Amino acid sequence: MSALLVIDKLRKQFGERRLFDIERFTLEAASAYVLTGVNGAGKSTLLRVLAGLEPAEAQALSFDGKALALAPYPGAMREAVGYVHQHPIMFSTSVAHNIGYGLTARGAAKAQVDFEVAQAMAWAGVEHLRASDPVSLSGGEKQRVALARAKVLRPRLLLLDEPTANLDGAAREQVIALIPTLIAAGSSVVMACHDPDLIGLANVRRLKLRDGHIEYR
Ligand SMILES: Nc1ncnc2c1ncn2[C@@H]1O[C@H](COP(=O)(O)OP(=O)(O)OP(=O)(O)O)[C@@H](O)[C@H]1O
Repeated sequence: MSALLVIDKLRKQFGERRLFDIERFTLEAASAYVLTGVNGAGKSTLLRVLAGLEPAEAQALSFDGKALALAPYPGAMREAVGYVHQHPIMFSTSVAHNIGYGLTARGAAKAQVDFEVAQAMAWAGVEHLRASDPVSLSGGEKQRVALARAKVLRPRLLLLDEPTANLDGAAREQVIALIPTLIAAGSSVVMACHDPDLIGLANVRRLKLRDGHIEYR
């Protein structure tokens, strides 16, 4: 396995409070991880740092074999890293427009956008919601649309913040069922979660954030 991301001495501080001080953070290519830790351990913050949504200090960073700096957040990572919030924010247009937006912003032709969006909607089981305004969706539908929106951009690394939080029953199971297919598509995936069914998925490695350090299990 080759390393996709290696960060040395990754530190995050809020005011006087040091949230984490990770000697070496490593993710392998095409590998899946769950990130666990007690409430407030810093899981969401770590994902936000990796996604470039939150500043942090790093002594050295390598992504896909290239030495980069964490700040300003590298363009190569902005292209390659996807992040899905537990309460995804969407434009109040249509599901199809939201899923295709990132591809259009990257300059993809309309025919390609339409094709990729149709495939992603089928994958996520949201074809019937194509024209719906995301405002009207349930939490589970929104999460599946958000996963489809991230997937069409073919991220090398996909960061999922509690993808099943606030979901139960069939909605939760539908989201859980999508995760192995994301992993099989070749992205590395990191899921911050407390959900035992996600933690127990096959071929998923465990990272635990405890007292500001990462334990690889
Ligand atoms: N912008 C901020 N300013 C100050 N403190 C913050 C900020 N964001 C997060 N924190 C604090 O950092 C700590 C870690 O928060 P974070 O949300 O990363 O934890 P978590 O492990 O994801 O928790 P949970 O499992 O409850 O979602 C918390 O104590 C939180 O209050």
